[in-house]
Amino acid sequence: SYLRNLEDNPQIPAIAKNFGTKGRYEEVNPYLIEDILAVNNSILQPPSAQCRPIHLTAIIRHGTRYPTSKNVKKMQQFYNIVLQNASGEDSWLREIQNQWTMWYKEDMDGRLVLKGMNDHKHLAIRLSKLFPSLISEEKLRGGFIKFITSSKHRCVNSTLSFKAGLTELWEIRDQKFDHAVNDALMRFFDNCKKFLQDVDNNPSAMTEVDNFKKGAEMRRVQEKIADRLRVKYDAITDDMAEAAFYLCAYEFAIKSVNSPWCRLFDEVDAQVLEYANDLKQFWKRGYGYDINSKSSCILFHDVFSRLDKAASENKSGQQVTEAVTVQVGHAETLLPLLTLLGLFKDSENLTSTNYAKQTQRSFRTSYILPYAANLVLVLYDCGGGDLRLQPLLNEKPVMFPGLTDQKAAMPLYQDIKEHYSELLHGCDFEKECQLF
Ligand SMILES: O=P(O)(O)O[C@H]1[C@H](OP(=O)(O)O)[C@@H](OP(=O)(O)O)[C@H](O)[C@@H](O)[C@H]1OP(=O)(O)O
Repeated sequence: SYLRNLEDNPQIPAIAKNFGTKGRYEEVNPYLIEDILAVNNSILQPPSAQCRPIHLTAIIRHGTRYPTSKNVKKMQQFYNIVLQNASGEDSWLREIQNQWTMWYKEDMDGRLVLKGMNDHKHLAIRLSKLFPSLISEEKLRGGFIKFITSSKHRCVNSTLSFKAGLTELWEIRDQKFDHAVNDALMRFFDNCKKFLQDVDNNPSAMTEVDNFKKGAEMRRVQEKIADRLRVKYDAITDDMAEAAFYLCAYEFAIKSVNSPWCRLFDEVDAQVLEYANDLKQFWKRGYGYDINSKSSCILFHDVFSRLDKAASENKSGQQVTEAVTVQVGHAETLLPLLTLLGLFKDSENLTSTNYAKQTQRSFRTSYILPYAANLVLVLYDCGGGDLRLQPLLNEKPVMFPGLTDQKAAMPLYQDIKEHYSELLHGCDFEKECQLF
């Protein structure tokens, strides 16, 4: 049905699947386009009927947002080039020049949009349908569901929206629910000195990204955009090509429209721009540098300490005091953690020179990190002391790499802890992030 949605639906740009971290959540779960509250219960078959979920942790990126002011400036610059220099009779160009108006403002600066609020409201409802014994009115009212968020408004507003999804679902009006702002956990990268020095504030750390943006593939994209606009080649820099891509992506993500901006790209162009974004995420947040993932040690230990607490309370027959933890952060909160867990690792690094070989790469943020992307870890008690952990990414099972358990979709919690024992006994945030 997604193909019908995609190919027949003129409202969905064909290149919507290439938007990377600027992509809509619906693109990774196309069944949501027809029913935003649909869930796929079949994916959650525990290994036996006696398995019951006892704890759930969800680490969620905020919902759809406005562009950052850095990108609004580039989009405005590109819009001016099209207004002043472009020529031609194409209908899409006339629409840009005569009807479309630049409505993005710098002070929007990455704030959550209405669609982003709904992303989290609907995710909350879908997760309550998938795990009704954990995400329930009783658990919420009883204080067994905790909320933790980054201090950025897009994350706080996403957290409020997630809560509103539940309080509206259960028509709760007589009770308020707190959330804890915790940047040490949700913005750990701001406090990791080694990451700030070696990566974030080190221009040479992005050499592969810069080289690709100055390379042959990107230059061809720039020339094709210039040809479509009938402007000089030197008017369309790599930054301008990216700004055009963002105009198409944001018009779609925020307004769900297939805007005329998308006519500036074909599939090849979109894949090149997608790779440029994936290169940035790989070297700034992913496998590019070890410190990228090690900066998430504080979050890694926080998650496992909560799983251990739930396991021990369950074992001693007590009620699990923290049944559910909902943690809202950024793409750069999730990606380092996924990298630490070894997920989506390719055999070769993404570089400026192996684009052609990486077309089937696992490290593809369009699939991994759309708005409202979420890693959900569910701990099950399957009886007889048999605890199992199921990881879900964007409501689909993922397998921890290297775990050969025949029920790999839901391995024994003990096996997972053995698999990650080096990290569990090490991965000390202070040590990893200290400057020598
Ligand atoms: O290219 P922009 O300025 O949008 O980059 C943003 C990040 O957006 P992303 O690259 O992930 O699409 C933004 O991540 P988000 O998850 O909060 O949207 C990040 O917070 C912001 O600082 C920008 O990242 P950068 O690495 O500082 O460019």
